[in-house]
Amino acid sequence: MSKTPMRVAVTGAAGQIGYALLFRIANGDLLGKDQPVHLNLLDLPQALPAVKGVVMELDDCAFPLLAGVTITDQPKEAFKDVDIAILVGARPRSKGMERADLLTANAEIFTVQGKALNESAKRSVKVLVVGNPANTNAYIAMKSAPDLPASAFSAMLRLDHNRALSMLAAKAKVPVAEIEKLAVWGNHSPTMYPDHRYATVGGKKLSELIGDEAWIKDTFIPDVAKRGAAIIEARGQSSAASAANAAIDHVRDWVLGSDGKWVSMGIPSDGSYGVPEGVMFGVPVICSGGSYTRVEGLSFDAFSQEKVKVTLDELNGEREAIAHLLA
Ligand SMILES: NC(=O)c1ccc[n+]([C@@H]2O[C@H](COP(=O)([O-])OP(=O)(O)OC[C@H]3O[C@@H](n4cnc5c(N)ncnc54)[C@H](O)[C@@H]3O)[C@@H](O)[C@H]2O)c1
Ligand SMILES: O=C(O)C[C@H](O)C(=O)O
Repeated sequence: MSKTPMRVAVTGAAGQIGYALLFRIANGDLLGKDQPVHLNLLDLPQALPAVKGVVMELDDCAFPLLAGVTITDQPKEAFKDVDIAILVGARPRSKGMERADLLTANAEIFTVQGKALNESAKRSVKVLVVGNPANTNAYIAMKSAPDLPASAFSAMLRLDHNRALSMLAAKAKVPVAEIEKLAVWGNHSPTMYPDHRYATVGGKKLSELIGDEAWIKDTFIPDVAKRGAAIIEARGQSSAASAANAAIDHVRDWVLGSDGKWVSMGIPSDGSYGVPEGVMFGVPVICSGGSYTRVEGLSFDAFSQEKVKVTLDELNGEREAIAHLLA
């Protein structure tokens, strides 16, 4: 007998990440090849004709796992009884736009959506915020949903994690899949800290395989940090297929487990690593049985301590900038 469909809400369904994401969810990449899904698609009223066009294409794929689709411009309807909510819809950064402008433009969206999740989502919902500034948007949604557990809310650092994996694998000339114990700390922004210090390949230290600490500091860390901007510069639009792929990786591992591997998620801090409780901070986690466990007990040298401080300072600044909106 086939399983009961799980409900997955995707906001910003008419956008470019939505277009790269929905077909993969309907194909079973998110929740498994035996798990039917019902998609709840939210976008702004003016974008609903485009969402309908995307749904025509979903229909034309005849996905066996796609049990149904709901299209709406009402957050409460979009989040009704959902198991998963992937919050993509936001104003994307265009060439030259500052993150501070993004903060204000997006804060209101995530207050409304947090409240709607609080009212209508399943109590076991898992929420991933992709729309930028992702960490602070996730923080706002979490604070706007007091009846849901804080651990239901997360922000996407997985694209940074995947970018870092790919660059390290190329440098060390090893397959991506063989790298373990990579961490990305902090904010999904150029201040994030991709941390290779604990990474291993087949039990050997990756830093010894690479043997080039100057490359790590002068090339790897800045290149991961600036990758989003480099893609905007090259494409004239922010990353879409790789962002959708990272969203799939994040939620799939959260629901189905990461197989003992470290993955990076933005999650509300429990106060460890000197990050104040509640701050939505990228940390390494291991996922199993439908929940995540923070990797604990890692130590920091002076360089890595400073990197974590810079990204935390930025997040604290973002929190202060939107504090009045949560009052
Ligand atoms: N966290 C990450 O790693 C990461 C990576 C890439 C992009 N992003 C961010 O993802 C977001 C979406 O990017 P995109 O390229 O798909 O943008 P896009 O402009 O192509 O699509 C955004 C969609 O969201 C919709 N939207 C806007 N406000 C909405 C609201 N209040 N409710 C529902 N829908 C709404 C728009 O109508 C549009 O259809 C941007 O904020 C972008 O910066 C994050
Ligand atoms: O949309 C952006 O600002 C860039 C995006 O977050 C990315 O990392 O590709």
